[in-house]
Amino acid sequence: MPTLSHDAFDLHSADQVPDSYSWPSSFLHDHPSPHRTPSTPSPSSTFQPSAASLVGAACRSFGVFYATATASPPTSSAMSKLRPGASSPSPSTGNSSPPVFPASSRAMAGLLSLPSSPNSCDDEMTDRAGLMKEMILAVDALQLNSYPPCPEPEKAMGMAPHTDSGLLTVLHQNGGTRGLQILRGENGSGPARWVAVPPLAGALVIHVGDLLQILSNGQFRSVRHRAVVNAAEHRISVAYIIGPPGHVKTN
Ligand SMILES: O=C(O)CCC(=O)C(=O)O
Ligand SMILES: [Fe+2]
Repeated sequence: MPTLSHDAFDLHSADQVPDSYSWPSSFLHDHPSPHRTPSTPSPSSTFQPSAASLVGAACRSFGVFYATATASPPTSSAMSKLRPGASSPSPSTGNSSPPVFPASSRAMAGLLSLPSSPNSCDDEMTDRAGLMKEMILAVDALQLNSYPPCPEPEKAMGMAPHTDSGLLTVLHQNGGTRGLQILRGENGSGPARWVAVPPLAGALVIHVGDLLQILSNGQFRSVRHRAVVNAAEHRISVAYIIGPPGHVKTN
């Protein structure tokens, strides 16, 4: 039976980050200070009839959006409390946080039907939507991520920048501690910058994965993201990864 090494680095008692764990400062710009997210999405009285198209637009612009269990998106005043500039659930190209949508079956069905355009080949799109539904029924995995407080967060990285390889990732950020950031502007839409995706009470974060980017002919973005650490709070996130079985080949 394998035994744990007593030489392993003890994250809980360390008072500094060893050089071997340090990241170059160029990776760590824009480091947020930890703070708890005060806002709770409050239901809006107006139903968004075009939730599916808004979700599609969010997947094209951000590659990520919030899904709430409420019947409708939060009001713009709840969004504006999230962070300055995040005043609307509509996708935008600015620095704002990803938009928030109700996780209605209509919105998710819209996402899985893929965006349509006058030039798109209906048969092919229908085939692809069918394939994705098959895949979604096929495989999923749960990944637990634990980020203990770090004595020198400006030197360390919780999870390195990456894109998710599956179709969709559904992320739960435990508690109110920030850490998740997405890279905006990577596709030339502006200067590249890391934008916080803070936990929003009652909402899950949905990421487009590499496979959905491929299956949508690049219309949906598998956005690069990372998790930063902080000195004060232990952060936990749970990623529910939806993807195809190992034998599926994508081309
Ligand atoms: O902890 C986070 O917020 C990010 C987790 C993540 O990106 C992942 O599990 O793929
Ligand atoms: Fe990820």
